[in-house]
Amino acid sequence: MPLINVIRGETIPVAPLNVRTPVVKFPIWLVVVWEAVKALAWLVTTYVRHWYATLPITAPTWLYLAHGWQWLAGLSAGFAVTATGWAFAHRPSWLRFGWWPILARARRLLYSRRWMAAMVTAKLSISYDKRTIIPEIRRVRCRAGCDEVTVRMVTGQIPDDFAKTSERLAHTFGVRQVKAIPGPTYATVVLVLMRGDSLQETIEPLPVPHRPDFTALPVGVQEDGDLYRLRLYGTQVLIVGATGSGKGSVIWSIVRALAGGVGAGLVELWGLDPKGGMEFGIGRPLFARFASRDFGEMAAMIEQAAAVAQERAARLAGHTRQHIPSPDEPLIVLVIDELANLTAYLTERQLKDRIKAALGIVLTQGRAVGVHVVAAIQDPRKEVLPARGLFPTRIGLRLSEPAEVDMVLGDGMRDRGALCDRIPQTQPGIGYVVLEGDPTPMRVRLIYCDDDAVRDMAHEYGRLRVVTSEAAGGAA
Ligand SMILES: Nc1ncnc2c1ncn2[C@@H]1O[C@H](COP(=O)(O)OP(=O)(O)OP(=O)(O)O)[C@@H](O)[C@H]1O
Repeated sequence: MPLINVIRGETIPVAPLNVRTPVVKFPIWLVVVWEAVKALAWLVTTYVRHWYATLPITAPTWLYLAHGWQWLAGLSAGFAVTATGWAFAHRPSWLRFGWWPILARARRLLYSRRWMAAMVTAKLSISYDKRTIIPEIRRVRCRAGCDEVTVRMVTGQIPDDFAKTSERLAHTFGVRQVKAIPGPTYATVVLVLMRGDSLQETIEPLPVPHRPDFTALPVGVQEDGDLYRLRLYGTQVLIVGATGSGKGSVIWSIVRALAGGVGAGLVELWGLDPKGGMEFGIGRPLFARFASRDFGEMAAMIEQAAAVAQERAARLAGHTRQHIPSPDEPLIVLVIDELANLTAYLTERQLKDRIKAALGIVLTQGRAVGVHVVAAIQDPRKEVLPARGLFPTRIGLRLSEPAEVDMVLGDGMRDRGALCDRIPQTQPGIGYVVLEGDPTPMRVRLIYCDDDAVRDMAHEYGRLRVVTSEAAGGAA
């Protein structure tokens, strides 16, 4: 036992004045009246505040008592006809102003019922001064396939505390996934509870934009129902996914979004297919330059891209901060399938060093001058792709291990809901991306172009009409 107890810290000083609440005795009738007034006020407030539940009960009851069942039946029928008519006549406004607000009220009751247990078991309650304080539900909104619950956090909590327990919350509330995003004020967090799965079905190819918008290429669908638009200007794109995860479909969806530009001469696709032309051969006419077997040729192509990037950078310096593509000076996109074959698995040391050096130049200097890289890889580790950090835009498809998610999308992204390692093998083309201005990852599904769609696209937009049989690799 210690001789002296030393407790470090600041002691709250005792106030010089201590007052006690005075005890005043009231007559019993006054207490009864006061309590009755309080109960009445509580009843009225509850009735008004929960009008969506109280009104549908009291109004028909009053109608029935005052006018009989005929009136009640007439009103119910009128209500049903109006609601059905509205739903058929203008579905968006019916959903927005009719159905979803009603559903949100009902769901709020559902969430409130389980809220306390959910917060305590997820360790989101705080014990302070012998009391347990839990976050508070502020608002519930329903949207297609998901509910948004705005929560007032307990002092000291941050949105990441909720993100870390998102899987636990998903199971507690019986939904597919929960995402925690910072709320409209600093003290709030929005929990997005995903109910359905809008990405279950394969996404058909989207129409090819006549003139591509390089800041927003339509390549897939987001789980909130919006189109997923990829920004190419100012960035380099890395697609990471295990075998069969749909890396090919991401590449083809980007190529499809650029195909209009290829046809117009604004875009030049340079294809590097180290797997012998298996992936890109079928769309060969779309590629202005193509290498599939000779690694020396691939190294030379990347070096030429690096030279173009350096020449443009030197020429445009001081004139503009973003190169604008034209038929004279098109946007060059190096499309590389299985980049690891060029950076890690290549046995020829000299060739590997040349590729590494040239790729570094393209990735760092090409972004602003219209020389871009869209590359796919299976293994995101630094040993396999040392230049991983030079790809600002990364798409994470199905990955083998949880640790790979943060390697691809950034620190903490798995905690924030990017469950790439949980994507089933039966759902190729699904992945997670980090959108501009959104700290949480977005689940997306890329469009799927089958062989016929690629062939048609190559036929319509490909500029290379005469193809040698070796280079064509099966092109129509
Ligand atoms: N977006 C998608 N939607 C639906 N199905 C898809 C999609 N993408 C790919 N698939 C299916 O998954 C299969 C594998 O896709 P893909 O070849 O693109 O994967 P990958 O990651 O490139 O594989 P690998 O690493 O072996 O080349 C395809 O044959 C196709 O049937």
